[in-house]
Amino acid sequence: MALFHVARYPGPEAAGAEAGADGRARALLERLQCRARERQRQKQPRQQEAAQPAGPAGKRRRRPRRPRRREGGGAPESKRRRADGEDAGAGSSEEAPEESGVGAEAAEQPGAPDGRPPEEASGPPAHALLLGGFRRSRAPKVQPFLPAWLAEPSCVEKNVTKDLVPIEDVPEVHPDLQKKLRAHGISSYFPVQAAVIPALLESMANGFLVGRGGYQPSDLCVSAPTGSGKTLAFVIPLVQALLHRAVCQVRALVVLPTKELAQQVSKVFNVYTDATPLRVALVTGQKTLAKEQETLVQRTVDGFRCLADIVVATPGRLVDHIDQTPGFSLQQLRFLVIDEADRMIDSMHQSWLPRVMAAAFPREGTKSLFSLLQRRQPQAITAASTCCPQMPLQKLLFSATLTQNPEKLQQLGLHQPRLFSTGLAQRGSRDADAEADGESAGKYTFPAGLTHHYVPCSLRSKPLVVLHLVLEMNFSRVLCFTNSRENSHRLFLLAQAFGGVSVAEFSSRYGPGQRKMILKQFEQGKIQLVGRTARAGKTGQAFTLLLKVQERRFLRMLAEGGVPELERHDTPSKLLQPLVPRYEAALSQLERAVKEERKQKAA
Ligand SMILES: Nc1ncnc2c1ncn2[C@@H]1O[C@H](COP(=O)(O)OP(=O)(O)OP(=O)(O)O)[C@@H](O)[C@H]1O
Repeated sequence: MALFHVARYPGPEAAGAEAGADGRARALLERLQCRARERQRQKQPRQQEAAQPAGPAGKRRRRPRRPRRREGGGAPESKRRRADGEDAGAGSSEEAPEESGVGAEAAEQPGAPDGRPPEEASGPPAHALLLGGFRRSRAPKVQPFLPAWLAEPSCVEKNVTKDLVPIEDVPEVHPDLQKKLRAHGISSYFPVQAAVIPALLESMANGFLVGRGGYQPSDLCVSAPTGSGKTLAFVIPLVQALLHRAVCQVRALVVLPTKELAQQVSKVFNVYTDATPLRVALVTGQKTLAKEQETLVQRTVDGFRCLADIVVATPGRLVDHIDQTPGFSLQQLRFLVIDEADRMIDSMHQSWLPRVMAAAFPREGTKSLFSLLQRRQPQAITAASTCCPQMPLQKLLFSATLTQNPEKLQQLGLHQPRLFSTGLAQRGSRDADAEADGESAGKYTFPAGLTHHYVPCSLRSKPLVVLHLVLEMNFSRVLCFTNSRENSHRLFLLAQAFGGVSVAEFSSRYGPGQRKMILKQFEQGKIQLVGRTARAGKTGQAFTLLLKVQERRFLRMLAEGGVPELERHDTPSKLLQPLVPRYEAALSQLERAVKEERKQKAA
């Protein structure tokens, strides 16, 4: 009894009828011609080749044959036929689809590609689906398309010593604030301030409650190097916008990734809100939640009273207050500043932004005291929607390395954003192609006063090179970044054991109070090895220590980021040699210190 019925391609010899073979050959030819025409249409560059008369079949067969996988009966059948000692026709039939793939040659040659009539060129039957005959071709590269606001930013001079604008040349700034700026030694605006402050003030021209012309103002993004004065670029207009507010409500929220940065920004706000009714609260977790709550809200007989106009926060603690501080409301929020925006975008998984946005917009159906200006969820602009003005929520992004990745930026839900950038001007979508993953290629800019070198070294000699740079090059203030808390601790112990350099450790091993003190001592010059360099037009040097295996990748990364070539700084062994005995002794001391610490931890 037959268990299986195998449907096998019988081959031309088994087809029996001559007429059948004829029909199949014609159908095959038609299909070949059709495919050739299609390819000719699709591949423009190959048209020329296709237009040339087909060369002698022998010549074409000299082309190296690529192994080809076929499905269905094609390849296995032809192989089997060859094994059966069938004539050369079998071989040519195998080639037929491949040749047809070349283009119009096959179409022009009314027979098999080797010159024989089609009926001799045995191939799969007409009803068989022909697969293969494809040429491997490079898929055209997808050109990312940058939205116009990203591709064509308002360009700002990155060198803070150039294009300074005297304070009196920006008359929009309130005279009291101008006075305060002068009192703090600021006589001119840095370029980023001269561009951003008037733009922001313009967006509040009708008072801060309503956008210009009743419309929601554009969100603003600023990409400028570290130390270029971005903080004052938002502090001045925000303080000015809130100067004449009647009721204390949280109207400005500044979110930063670390406690130290938040503290620095709140200090600047304190300077410019001094002698005004405005209050600034810092919520970063440096104090207990209860202590922070006391700076945000006060319980009254009929509810809560807001105590802060401006809140400077780290995202985690901010969400804690949204969840746990009764009476803490963001429903009158007018400005949301996202400083160090790139780092903040990277922390988006913490969902702090959706929480802020949810807190800023009242839930459907709720009426507040300020229902006249109650904000509604953004919707399509219609004549009716513009009739009753509502308080806009404007997002302001500041970063030294603003991402160019539209997907990342999309998470921020920006409204008709406008970009101010010190990066390359007028980048088109082509430039974006150079970006490995759509990041900030060509946009990252170092401060003009910064000289950046790279120092090739081995893993073992790395700490020695650091010490050599500090000691031999007479650097008075050095900040050394390591990749972990543990490494910074060991480098600290090693430098201490080595001697000759006043060193401090600055990491999360220490509490906020201790870190503040370390920074103060560093500012005062009491600590040599811990600040950011080349800020506010000052000069500075940066050294990146690279292992051999990191060198190529690092340099390529910089090139992709549009950073000009770095200078290589070699440390010849004859310079390091005299330090080696001291270094070996310090290493032994480090080993002992680490063992001792481990023992203490285990006890
Ligand atoms: N117009 C100005 N004239 C003189 N000094 C200024 C001016 N604007 C800012 N500064 C000073 O420049 C320094 C750097 O400014 P700021 O901290 O605002 O830079 P930044 O761009 O925010 O840097 P980062 O991205 O590192 O936070 C500060 O010490 C600040 O006081």
